[in-house]
Amino acid sequence: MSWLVPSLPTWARATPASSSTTPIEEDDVDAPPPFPLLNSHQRSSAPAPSFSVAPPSPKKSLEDVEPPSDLNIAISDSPLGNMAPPPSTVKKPSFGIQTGGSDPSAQEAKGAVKKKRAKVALTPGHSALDWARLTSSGEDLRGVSGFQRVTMAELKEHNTPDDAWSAFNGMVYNITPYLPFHPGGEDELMRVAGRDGTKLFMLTHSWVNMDFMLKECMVGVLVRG
Ligand code: HEM
Repeated sequence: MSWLVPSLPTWARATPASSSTTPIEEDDVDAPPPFPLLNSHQRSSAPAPSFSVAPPSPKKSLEDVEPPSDLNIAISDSPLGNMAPPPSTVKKPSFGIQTGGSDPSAQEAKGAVKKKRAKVALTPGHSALDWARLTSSGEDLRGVSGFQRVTMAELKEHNTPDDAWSAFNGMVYNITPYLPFHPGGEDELMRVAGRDGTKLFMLTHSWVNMDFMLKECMVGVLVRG
């Protein structure tokens, strides 16, 4: 069969053994990615491939780069290689060395930077689930006989906890029944009593589905006047 070889183009003349070990040229845009990837877990646990040119040792390159001291990276020599279980998340004693990683004082400092949560402890029977139950109970939470056209002047009169209305997105709601259920507290919610609360609501928690939560408290529509 050797008579075939000279008629083949030069790229086809390589023997199968040499073609399987020839590294893929980087400028070959159609070259498929090596699979498994040279640095994959699969490869590291499989028998070492027979490269004519030894591939770069991942361990050596890791040694070249000094890992940050607080990353808790374990470079293992175990036969499992990279398949070894991840390092334990149990806190190590800090021995007074402040790394900024798992150190509790550093965590506290981070917490101080984060925006403080302003949720309040709700009294028993005033959870979100309790509110859902109340709104689906059929109890009147509007306090009005029918759908109202509410002027700004009228809205302003409803500004006490026992009789609090607020406008959101052009609709007026009786917020009195919701006051003890509000996770942000009654005082926060009372800030919008007797006025348009859309802006403050959106600034505080635009993700809250207020229309749905207060649909049984709807009094009417806000009109000019
Ligand atoms: C009537 C309309 C409102 C409804 C239905 C409502 C509902 C809620 C809900 C469901 C939460 C819990 C949010 C969460 O866990 O992510 C919450 C939290 C809160 N709400 Fe409201 N809210 C209303 C109006 C307001 C207004 C006008 C204020 C004014 C400042 C306010 C201030 C807060 C605050 C400070 C929190 C705690 C935020 C946090 O978890 O950090 N809410 N509200």
